[in-house]
Amino acid sequence: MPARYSAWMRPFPRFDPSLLFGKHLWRIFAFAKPYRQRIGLGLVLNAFARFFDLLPLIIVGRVVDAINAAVEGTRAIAPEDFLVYGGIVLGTFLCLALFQSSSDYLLDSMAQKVRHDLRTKLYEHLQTLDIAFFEERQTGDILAVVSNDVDNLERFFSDVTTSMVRLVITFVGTFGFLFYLDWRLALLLITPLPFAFFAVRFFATRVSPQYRAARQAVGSINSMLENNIQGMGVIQAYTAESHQAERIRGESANYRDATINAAFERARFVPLLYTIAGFAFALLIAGGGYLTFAELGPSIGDYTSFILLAMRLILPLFVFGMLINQIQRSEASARRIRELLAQKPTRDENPHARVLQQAPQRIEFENVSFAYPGRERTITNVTFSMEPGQMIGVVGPTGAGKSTLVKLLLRYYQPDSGRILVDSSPMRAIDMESFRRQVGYVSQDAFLFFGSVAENIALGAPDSTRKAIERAAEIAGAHEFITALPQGYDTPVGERGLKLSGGQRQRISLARAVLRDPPILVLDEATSAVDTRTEALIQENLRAFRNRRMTLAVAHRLSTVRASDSILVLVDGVVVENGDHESLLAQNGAYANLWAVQSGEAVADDNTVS
Ligand SMILES: Nc1ncnc2c1ncn2[C@@H]1O[C@H](COP(=O)(O)OP(=O)(O)OP(=O)(O)O)[C@@H](O)[C@H]1O
Repeated sequence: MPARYSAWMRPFPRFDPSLLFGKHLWRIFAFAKPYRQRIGLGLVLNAFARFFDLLPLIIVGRVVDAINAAVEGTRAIAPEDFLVYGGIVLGTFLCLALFQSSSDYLLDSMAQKVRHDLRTKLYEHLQTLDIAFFEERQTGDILAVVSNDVDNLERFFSDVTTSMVRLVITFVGTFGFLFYLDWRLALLLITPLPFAFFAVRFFATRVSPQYRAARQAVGSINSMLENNIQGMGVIQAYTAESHQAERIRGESANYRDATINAAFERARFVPLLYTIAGFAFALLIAGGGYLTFAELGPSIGDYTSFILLAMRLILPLFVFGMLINQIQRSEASARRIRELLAQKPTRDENPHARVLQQAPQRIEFENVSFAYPGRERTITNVTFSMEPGQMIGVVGPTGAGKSTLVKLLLRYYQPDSGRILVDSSPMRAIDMESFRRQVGYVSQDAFLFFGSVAENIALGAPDSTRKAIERAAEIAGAHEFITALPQGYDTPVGERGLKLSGGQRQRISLARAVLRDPPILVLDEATSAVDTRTEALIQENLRAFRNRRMTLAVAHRLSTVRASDSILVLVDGVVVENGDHESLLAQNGAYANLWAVQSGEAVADDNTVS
């Protein structure tokens, strides 16, 4: 096709709603799609409400004309007529109340539903992300998106959309009627309005970066507050209050400044709108007054209705200003929500991954090396294997890479080179969830969730009977202290519940892993916070439990892993020694040295305990 025709053939450019709402906000509308019918009905009812909202203003004009006619003697008016007018106005108000409240309810409930969907979708999405994402991002920042930004959008859907609809209907309805009453007056009123649109556009481009900055500042201040509140004990112990207050002040000031900048833009915008509205009104009063007086146009009643309706138009103009403001704010929130939703797990999911149907019989680390993104190598050429009934201990100085080894096994991260094999298949060829279902993991921080002790133990096996939960707690050496708690297994724990000691929390975590009855047990400093005697008891209980399982146990305390079939001594990510306790002692190397030091400590420890 010749080039000069192709321009004609191009489809007419479609209206792009993202110009009005912003790219991100417009995409978020997808979340409202399931509630199309509710929205449609809400809009129709709103249109009815607007009709009954404006009707009394027109009736006022009729009354004025009727009185005027009676005064001039051109038409008689009976006293009952006023009752009729009053009755009609009352009727319109009742209709307005009915339509408005039903419309508000429909659109409000839609906004609540969208908020619920958005929040749960975000949370579920968060659960799919790599641990690396949570290790790199501030919790408070993520929280600000899932909480504040989602709330912002709820306000957008409930307030902004309803106000927008109200505004458009009032605007179109009123102008339509004004044109019908007297097109010249309507034209007078409409002339200055294009200026208002330019003002709004100018404002929108100026204020949106300010809101974006404000949303970011909310995330930072939330992160810092959360962090400091959690560490309040440390702050007070180090009398760091004034320094920390200064940091909070600085972060809060960033937020304050961003919002003040936005307020400044708003403050420049509102007088502009007032001026434009003033011109419109002045033209109407002067022009309309003259036309009515000179009997060149509307009746006095129509002129009255005209002014009342025009006043109704001025208000939406300001509402529009406010709406643009809120839309910009919501756009910043929508952007952050979409950025979070756009985060994809970095682990490469294999669509042909094999689902593990039964307990693995062998796990091998084959020359595994790994570095955290942007960091130096943490693990270098680590090789070992585990089979059911075997326990592999991992010891080494702090920062040697012991927990990293666990993270690689749990597939939080992928090795950079080398392979992890499960029953001779590369880990990547195995469905991740099915692999994790085989694992009972006790992490270093022994995390407890909101809920009872029993619920915490049953995290990985929620359908367990109370008996099974108690049995697991017994193996983990936790039953005794749990029964001594105020409500036993039903005692609430977690952040808002009862405070437990580090050792107690560890034992609950261990019970959680035991209850899962996992073929693979991964213990990362699982008993580091309990005293050596209690630990010995737990080890004794675990011995039978470990029988048919493979266990990977990380510990600083060598007595914890003494019974291992093989102990890896990790130094700077390299396995420097490998063997069982006796053979490592015989080697007289790093392990033997550590043992000499720690067994001396253990004797001293025992003496103080007894
Ligand atoms: N998420 C991470 N991102 C970047 N570097 C990390 C991350 N986690 C750990 N590291 C670094 O990797 C190294 C090994 O850490 P790792 O937690 O595996 O050591 P560890 O032997 O378990 O130490 P500890 O005995 O103190 O628990 C450390 O230098 C640590 O700073």
